[in-house]
Amino acid sequence: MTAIGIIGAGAVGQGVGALLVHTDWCDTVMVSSRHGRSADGLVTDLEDMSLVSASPVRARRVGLALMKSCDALVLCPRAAFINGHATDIRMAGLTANGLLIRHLAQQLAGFSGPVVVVTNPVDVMTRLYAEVSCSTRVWGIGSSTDTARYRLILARKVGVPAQAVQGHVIGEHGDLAVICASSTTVYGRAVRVPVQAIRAEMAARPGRIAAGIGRVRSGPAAATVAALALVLGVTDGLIELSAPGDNTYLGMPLHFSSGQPTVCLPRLDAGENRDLAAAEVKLQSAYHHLCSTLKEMSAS
Ligand SMILES: NC(=O)c1ccc[n+]([C@@H]2O[C@H](COP(=O)([O-])OP(=O)(O)OC[C@H]3O[C@@H](n4cnc5c(N)ncnc54)[C@H](O)[C@@H]3O)[C@@H](O)[C@H]2O)c1
Repeated sequence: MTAIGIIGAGAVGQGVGALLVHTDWCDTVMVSSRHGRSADGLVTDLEDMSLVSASPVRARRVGLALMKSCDALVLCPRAAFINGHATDIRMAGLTANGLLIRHLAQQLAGFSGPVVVVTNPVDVMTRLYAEVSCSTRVWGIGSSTDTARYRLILARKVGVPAQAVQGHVIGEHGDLAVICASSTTVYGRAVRVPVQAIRAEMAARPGRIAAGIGRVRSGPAAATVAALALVLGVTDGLIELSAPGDNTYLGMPLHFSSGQPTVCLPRLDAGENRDLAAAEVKLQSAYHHLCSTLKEMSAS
């Protein structure tokens, strides 16, 4: 059986914990947070859930050192900062979350199991964690939720179930997400995709969730648990995750078989190729900017 470590007991960590209690492949959820109080709260809540639902999954609060005994880790902490961005909202946490993720990567270096990063800006944080910890099994959550939103919005526009839509959103989990419209199909047939209208609706959804219930939680939590099952080899299948590309980490479809990923980039038209290249340049530049900021902060 399998122990999963959750670092960060906020909205996403709570959602991941609740879903793990209902899996048939996880037996222990270990929780650590900045304040022991929130980790204690989540563990107590998960204990109640396990008992009520007759789940054998046990929850424990642990320190960072014990996290290394887990089979896989989920990183979903968020540093305290005020997000003043009207656009590129996820990039607002670059430095504050960068400091936090670098610290975790230093503390957890040597952990050889898979790590799923959720903290935003997720493509940059995934790369930072991988490079500082020297771990090669690090993936970021973002593009799979974007893809689910894309399929849902397009399905509603065309009047079909979301399962009839096949298509991907790749690149940045952010303003430069690439909608792979040219390879999208509905019931196996090419379809005209109103890209701008869909992009606007995709961008509006997180704000609507936050305005209604405070924080975005269930979608990314489900994507995280689906990713854990794939990276641990519990199931085989396809998922869009942030992973190393030629120059930086960015979202792409990966097919996992026995825990081993293969990149399955869809056919892109010229415009989509340009958009993907732009996302890559942006993420690379954000990463370099973050590294020099962190270096300056360490020197002063
Ligand atoms: N990639 C995605 O698709 C996606 C989706 C939703 C949220 N997010 C991101 O995930 C992160 C978490 O979101 P949330 O809504 O759960 O935040 P939240 O504010 O609800 O919770 C954050 C938690 O992190 C904890 N924390 C802070 N510093 C820590 C540390 N050093 N070690 C351990 N825990 C620490 C806090 O105590 C808190 O419990 C954010 O960066 C958010 O932007 C990403």
